Amino acid sequence: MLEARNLSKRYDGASAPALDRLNLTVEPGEVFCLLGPNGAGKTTTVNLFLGFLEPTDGEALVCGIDSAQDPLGARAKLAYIPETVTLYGALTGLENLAYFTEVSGAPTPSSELPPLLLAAGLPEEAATRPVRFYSKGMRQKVGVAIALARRAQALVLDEPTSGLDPLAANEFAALIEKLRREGMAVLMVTHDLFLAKQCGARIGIMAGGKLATVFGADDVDHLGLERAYLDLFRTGEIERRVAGEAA
Ligand SMILES: Nc1ncnc2c1ncn2[C@@H]1O[C@H](COP(=O)(O)OP(=O)(O)OP(=O)(O)O)[C@@H](O)[C@H]1O
Repeated sequence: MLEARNLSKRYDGASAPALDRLNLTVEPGEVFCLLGPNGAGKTTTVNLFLGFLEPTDGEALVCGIDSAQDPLGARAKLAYIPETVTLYGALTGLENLAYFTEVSGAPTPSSELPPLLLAAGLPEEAATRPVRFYSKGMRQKVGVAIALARRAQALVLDEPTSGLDPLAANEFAALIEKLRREGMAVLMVTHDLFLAKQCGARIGIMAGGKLATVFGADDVDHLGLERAYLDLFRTGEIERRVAGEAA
């Protein structure tokens, strides 16, 4: 489970907080998508969960562990997939998976690793090819396989499908849905409304460091979500929500 409690961050010298009293819970088996314009505070939120930043106030909890107090403990429960998964180009997919699993300290035996690459949607022959020959979508799938091998209970993603073609993005969304069904708590930052709708059980829109509103994915269709998002900003409703009590 991922939980933000009054989570706040003001960078040194900044006139306003980048994140202002965020309250958010992502339950096991739930996907929460965070949307919002550039500078809304999404990546700050991710970095606070990862323990890369210290909050000015409040807490970021991963399975009950405070990321600021015990970043290693929190990260042991948490997998992270950034916009581009960093892998060793000279190593094969399987070797990368084995390496990152070992350094994470996860007890997954090496015999269990090849099926995880398949479960992440990589073709069998890819496992033994150096990843410098992989497409971006294939690299992101290795990231998913690493999350599976680490037996992470929560997953944080920051723009994971940026630069993927629609087919690859669609496959990635299906993978996230699979992880959700297996009980993972997933927090995904994205600018892709279509992806958010596709995998988001709940969709939150941030602005000015606050969670301005939350939609249930079932409450809006794809076009409805785009319209609702644009209307929030075009009508000034977002400022009213941010100025008042946010969602
Ligand atoms: N290291 C930093 N030092 C100072 N200010 C920062 C730092 N990182 C981010 N900020 C500021 O904090 C605010 C929130 O930034 P953040 O990167 O969290 O936004 P974001 O929603 O992820 O944006 P994007 O969609 O562009 O990635 C912005 O005003 C940004 O300029």
